[in-house]
Amino acid sequence: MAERATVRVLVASRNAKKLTELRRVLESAGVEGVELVGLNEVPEFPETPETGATFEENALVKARDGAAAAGLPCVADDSGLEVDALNAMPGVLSARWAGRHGDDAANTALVLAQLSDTPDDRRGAAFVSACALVVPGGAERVVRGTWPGSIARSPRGEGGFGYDPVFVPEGDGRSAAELTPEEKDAASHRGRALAQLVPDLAALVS
Ligand SMILES: O=P(O)(O)OP(=O)(O)OP(=O)(O)OC[C@H]1O[C@@H](n2cnc3c(O)ncnc32)[C@H](O)[C@@H]1O
Ligand SMILES: [Mg+2]
Repeated sequence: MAERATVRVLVASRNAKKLTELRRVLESAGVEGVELVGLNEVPEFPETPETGATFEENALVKARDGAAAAGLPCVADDSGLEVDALNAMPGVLSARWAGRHGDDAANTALVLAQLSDTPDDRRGAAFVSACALVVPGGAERVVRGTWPGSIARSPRGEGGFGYDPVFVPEGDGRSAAELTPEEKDAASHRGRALAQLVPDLAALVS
């Protein structure tokens, strides 16, 4: 029997916990013949600063950088938290809201402090993920997933990452950090965005 062709796809993220989610969602979508490759499996390359005005712009830049450097189709996510009472901030600044990139505890504490006077009925928020797929010399696609909810008064739960302990998705009142990984993937902004890319990934194989 002839060997089935395998397409290698780079999943480009420097955030280990986000990368785990990206890989988990793509793997559980079960696209046959796609092998996911991490940034640690390709030579290092210079990365453009994430200074775009939108999640979509940043996701495309990350995926273009990865595709051009590795010569592989590349998936990248740019995501963040939009808080109604903060006029949709931190938004694209979510990773560095308190000043230091990736300091989840400080970022979360700052959002809680900024909302300390905001009553329960005005604590609405949403997570947003833009996921881009770029094929070297070929197609580019960027899709968006959102996850509506509200901001809790204090952190709860140990799962997930980033703002998950203070984000309460619409539903049963648990924080995103209190959901199982499968529950988070099924509802999350990232899960919803990546689901839209599954047909494009499947098309790479045929
Ligand atoms: O750019 P890469 O390398 O992928 O990793 P990053 O951590 O810098 O990621 P972003 O630039 O997309 O910034 C997203 C920030 O938004 C927050 N965030 C995104 N998705 C989240 C999620 O599912 N749960 C909690 N916080 C999330 C988290 O604080 C991230 O640092
Ligand atoms: Mg980033």
